Amino acid sequence: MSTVTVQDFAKELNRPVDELLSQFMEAGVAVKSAESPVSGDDKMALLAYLKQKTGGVAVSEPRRITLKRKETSELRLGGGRGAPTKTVSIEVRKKRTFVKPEEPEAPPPAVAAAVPPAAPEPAPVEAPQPDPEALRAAEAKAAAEREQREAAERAAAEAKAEREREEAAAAEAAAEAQAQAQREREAAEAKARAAKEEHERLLKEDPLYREKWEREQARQRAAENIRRAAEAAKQNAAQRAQPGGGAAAAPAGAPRAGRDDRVHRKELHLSEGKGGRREKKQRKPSGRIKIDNVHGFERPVAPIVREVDVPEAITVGELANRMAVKAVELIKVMMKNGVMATINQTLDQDTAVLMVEEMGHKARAVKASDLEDSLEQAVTGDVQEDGERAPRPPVVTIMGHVDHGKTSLLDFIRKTRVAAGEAGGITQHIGAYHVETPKGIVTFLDTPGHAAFTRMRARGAQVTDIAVIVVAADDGVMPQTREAIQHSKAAGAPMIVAITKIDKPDADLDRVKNDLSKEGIIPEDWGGDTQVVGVSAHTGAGIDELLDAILVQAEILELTSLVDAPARGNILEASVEKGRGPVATVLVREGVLRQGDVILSGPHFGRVRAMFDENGAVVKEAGPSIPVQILGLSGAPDAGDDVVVVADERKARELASLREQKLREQKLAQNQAIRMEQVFASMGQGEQKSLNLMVKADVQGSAEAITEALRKIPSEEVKVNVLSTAIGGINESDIDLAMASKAIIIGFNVRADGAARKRIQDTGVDVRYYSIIYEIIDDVSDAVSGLLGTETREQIVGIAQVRDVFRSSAIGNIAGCLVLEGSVQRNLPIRVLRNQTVIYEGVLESLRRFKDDVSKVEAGTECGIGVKDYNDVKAGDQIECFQRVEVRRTVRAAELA
Ligand SMILES: Nc1nc2c(ncn2[C@@H]2O[C@H](COP(=O)(O)OP(=O)(O)OP(=O)(O)O)[C@@H](O)[C@H]2O)c(=O)[nH]1
Repeated sequence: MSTVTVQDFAKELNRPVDELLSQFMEAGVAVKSAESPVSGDDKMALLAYLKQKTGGVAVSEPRRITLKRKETSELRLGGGRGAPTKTVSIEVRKKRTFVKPEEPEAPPPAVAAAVPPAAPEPAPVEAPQPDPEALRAAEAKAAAEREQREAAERAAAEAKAEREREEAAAAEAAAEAQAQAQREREAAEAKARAAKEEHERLLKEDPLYREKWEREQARQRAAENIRRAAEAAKQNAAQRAQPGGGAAAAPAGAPRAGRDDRVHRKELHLSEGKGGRREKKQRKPSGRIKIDNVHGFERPVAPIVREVDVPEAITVGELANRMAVKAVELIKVMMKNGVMATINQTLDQDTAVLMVEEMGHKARAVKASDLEDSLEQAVTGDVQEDGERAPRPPVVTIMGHVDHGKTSLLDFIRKTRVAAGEAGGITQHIGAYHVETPKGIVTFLDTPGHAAFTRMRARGAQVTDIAVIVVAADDGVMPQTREAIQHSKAAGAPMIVAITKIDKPDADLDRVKNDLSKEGIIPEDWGGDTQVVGVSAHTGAGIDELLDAILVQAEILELTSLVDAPARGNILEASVEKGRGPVATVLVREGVLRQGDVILSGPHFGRVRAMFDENGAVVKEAGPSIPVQILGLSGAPDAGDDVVVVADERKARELASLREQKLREQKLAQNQAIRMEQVFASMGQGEQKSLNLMVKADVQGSAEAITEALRKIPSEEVKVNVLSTAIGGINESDIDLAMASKAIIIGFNVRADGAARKRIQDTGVDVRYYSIIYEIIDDVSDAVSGLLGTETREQIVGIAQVRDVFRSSAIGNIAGCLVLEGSVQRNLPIRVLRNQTVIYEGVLESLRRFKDDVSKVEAGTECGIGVKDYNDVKAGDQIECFQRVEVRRTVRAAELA
């Protein structure tokens, strides 16, 4: 602290030094000269003296310091349970006044100024008199200061009051907001409570809701498990990625190489550095689900005994699967028991049961039909037998000997030309048509007459109400007429006989009637109970009488069906078409089949996506006795299979897969049997040779008919094995299979695709194409009986691809084609193929290059082709040009394909 002298102090007070010196002296302070130091006590002593002298004038107030501060803050209210968040801004103004305490040692200049100036130094002995003028000035000054102070105090008080008001208002707003948030929270809680109660009620009362909820829970659990597993896997992978095998191996404090790697590497599913962030996150305790890296599996303490369902045939792999053991374990146990088998080998039920028991589980021998029956009961069990019934049209099957005029008869009735479109003029598979005659609706099943179709005909008879047996007036009762009679008798279907071709000069009705009576069919006019009508498809004679006879018979039968019941019916035929998928022809028996119905047929099920009538027109529903083509099944069922509309899609799917499994097992057992037979054949009866065949056909019905006929071929020297029967074009894997099993492929109305054709060339597999079934049977019969000589065979000369079709009203449609292979020749017959399937056979009407008629077009060249009497060629079709050649007969026929 610097020393204050008298001189300094006088300067400060703006007083003469001498005067101040004398006043000090009067006050009893010992100061000698102007340079003498003045302490705080000295100053106080002087002040006290002066006060005393002037009658006590107040010293000035201590100094005040007022600090003002304004703070703005935000208060968030509400939120939670869906309530909106509110933000209230709060401004707090603070004002503080500091009062400086009296400072004894250094009175401020104001104080000094307030001190009345000392009188001019009097005589040293006399006490100095205060200066009245200075006193007045000091008083005035003091008064002014008082006023000023009071004004400041008032202002401060007002500011304080204002601040308090503001604070009160803010507090009020905050309280209101809080109350509002509380109200909203309560409302949300009440709502949540109500929802919870409703949920619990539904869980108890509504099984559907419960099932859905449980499914959702299970789904969430599964998703969570997957997420955890993925997380754990990622962590493990990250740990493995570190050199030294894991985090523990890294030196403490050193940067971890693995982690660095993870940060810098480019991963598809993690952005750079994300791994680092994730680590941090995991270290931070959070309210989220914690992932403890410990799996919940507990080692079983006792062996688990399972109940294993053992079907009639089961593969080793499947059996192991059902016992939840590895196949090798089962194979080991089997070897110990002296059974040698591979994983794909089929075990019979007894062996399988033994093995299950050997492995400590319980075996339950089940017939596949048991489970199927119970499911079937659940899916289709509630078949209504009683309910409102309404009359339905009769389903009529026309049967008879080949070429006795079945198709021509139907043709006449339908007034269309079906026979003209058929290869070889023979009906190839069940066609179904409903015909609206003036006398009522009749549904005809046009079954083929050839013996090879016996099985299909039998199926036709099963769904048939009335059988019309066709006998040609000029030919009489023939072998297949007798078969037809037997089938309709077996099916219990009443018969009507139509004697066709009565317009022919050599027609002899009496001879036919005589033949019929020998078969136990006595015509009405001969005193029997069978209606016999003479008809001509050429003149139309007797057709009306035939329809009358059918409708009279239908009336007698009182054919009815349930009106309001889930639809049921039968598959008439089914195939898989490119672009359309499985296509099935269904004859509805009961109820109404509608688009969108879920149906089950054999091992297939699905929703009816689209329905078409026999003319290809879209229909939305089909009633009893009406045939329709449907799309939407999961596969092509077998002809004759039941079709039912089901309500429970899940159970239907289950039943379908069960049936499929059963079929697979049957096939498995069958394949093994064939192989076994072959082994026996080659070992035991060294002399017997076998002819292996694979059949591929356009529709299921034909495929089955061919197989059936082939299996019946009698032979002493060579055994005919049909290794497989399938529908659809011939593909590469068919060729491979034929190659492996040394088989000949029979293609009926189907062709090999491009890749398969190349494979045929490479392997030399014998592929034979047919479009008439009896030719197959004749060929194979001749081959197995070792008949040599020559035979007429077809040879494909060229294939052209249709690129575009040009419509012309004058000359019909012209197909713009590119010749792909060989050549197309004007004078040779052709076939039109769609999706490797023959859709038309005929001859060329025209063959042109630009505007010129040509006789031959070679591969790689474009041409215009007009097909005679056929206008339905489409872009993408193939036109196959072929010729018939005489070849020498051999067991393995010459390569022609
Ligand atoms: N004159 C005469 N010929 C007939 C009559 N009905 C059929 N035909 C002829 O008999 C032949 C065979 O007729 P289809 O109708 O194809 O015989 P289908 O019984 O259907 O023959 P598949 O389909 O092979 O079983 C054809 O040439 C017909 O023109 C008829 O009433 N009168």
